[in-house]
Amino acid sequence: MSCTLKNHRAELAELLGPVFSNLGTQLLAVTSTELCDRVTSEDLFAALPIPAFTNSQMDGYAARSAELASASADCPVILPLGFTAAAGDRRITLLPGSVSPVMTGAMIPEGADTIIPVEESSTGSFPDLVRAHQGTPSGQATFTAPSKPGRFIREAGEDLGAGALVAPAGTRLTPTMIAALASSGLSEIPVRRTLKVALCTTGDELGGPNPAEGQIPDANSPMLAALLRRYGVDVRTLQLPDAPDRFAVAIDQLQEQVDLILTVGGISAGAYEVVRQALAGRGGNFHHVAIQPGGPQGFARLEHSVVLCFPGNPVSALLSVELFLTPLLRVLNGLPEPQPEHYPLAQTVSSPEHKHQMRRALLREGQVTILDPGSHLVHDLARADALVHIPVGVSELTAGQSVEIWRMNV
Ligand SMILES: Nc1nc2c(c(=O)[nH]1)N[C@H]1C(S)=C(S)[C@@H](COP(=O)(O)OP(=O)(O)OC[C@H]3O[C@@H](n4cnc5c(N)ncnc54)[C@H](O)[C@@H]3O)O[C@H]1N2
Ligand code: MOO
Repeated sequence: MSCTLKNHRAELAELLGPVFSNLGTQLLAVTSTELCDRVTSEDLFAALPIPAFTNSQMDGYAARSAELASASADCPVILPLGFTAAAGDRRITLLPGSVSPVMTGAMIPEGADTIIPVEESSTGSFPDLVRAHQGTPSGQATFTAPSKPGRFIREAGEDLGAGALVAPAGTRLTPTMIAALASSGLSEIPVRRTLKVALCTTGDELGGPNPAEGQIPDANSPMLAALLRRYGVDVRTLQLPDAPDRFAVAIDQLQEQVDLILTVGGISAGAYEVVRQALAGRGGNFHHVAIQPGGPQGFARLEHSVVLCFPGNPVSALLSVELFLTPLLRVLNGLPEPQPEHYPLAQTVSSPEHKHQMRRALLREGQVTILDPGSHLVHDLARADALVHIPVGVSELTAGQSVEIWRMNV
């Protein structure tokens, strides 16, 4: 049975919808290094305002602006020093007719309404200072200009008020959003649980890095595991036996352990298509999608999990994951869809009219050069800059014609 790209996409989206929506949540400490790129599962409201209290933006002197209103170079205002407030100190009181040295981040003393940076005082630096409970303050400071009310004062809650929404449910946590959550007094953050995936390769031809005759290194496991990690997937790679009955036992065990099983290879027209054979009695649904590469596709809905079956050629496997799975993972992770760009073709290319083709390409000096279509060319895949989609119904694109490209390998 043949199927359109659109229909197969819709089918997989429907299959994965419940898997993603039933993931559940977990709590992570706001200090956890696991938090970045996770997605919030609830609306999060500020326990504290940001800033948490009204504080000084400068190292300087806290004063009453009215007491400096007449200050000038010719007629300086000289005021005695009160206690000093450092960042982290409790709030002190500014006695009338005095100034209090304050450091950046310190609470604004009760009664003060302006900050004069220390370099604006006539000496330009602080004299010996005394903090509360350290003795009796002495010394004085001289000012030669007024300072407006509110100057260099950071108001409590001017960034975000207590009780305000910090991040709605579904927010992907960036380093800066983590700072906002921490600053708003939240210590435990509810996030969606990570998607657990078993990535299963198949084929007796898969050997290690020094393969025996007839064998090749496994390219799909490390490639797809790396890609899925980029989407925050908790991925486990396995090479399943190339025998349908043992493969089926392994799948039955895996479905209890993960949310989603991906298989790669073993689904086309050969005599030894282990995935197709093993899933035949388990609701396996295999068909040809009108795309190239990536034509052979399949899936199965098991009792406890879902299996997506991708073709084994590395280019086909990668593009299948990019077409059918990563768009859904982007939605799950609150990531934007990549946007296409437009560039002229360097050469004329033909395409099978009844298939949606995805061609790898180089983007050089503002032109797109289409690469060989072979779905086994792993190194060509690695050097490609872009993917050009040639839709069904188009049999030729001519040199100079503008095409839509999606960046790849970024
Ligand atoms: N008679 C037909 N033959 C094939 C058809 C077809 O329609 N009729 N489709 C071709 C297309 S298109 C593709 S794509 C492949 C898909 O085959 P399978 O999904 O069954 O995959 P395998 O046969 O297992 O492997 C295909 C190819 O990829 C290599 N491979 C597999 N796994 C890995 C891996 N982990 N790392 C690196 N390379 C891997 C494998 O050795 C094969 O060369 O079928 C075509 N045939
Ligand atoms: O469609 Mo296969 O996926 O070309 O190599």
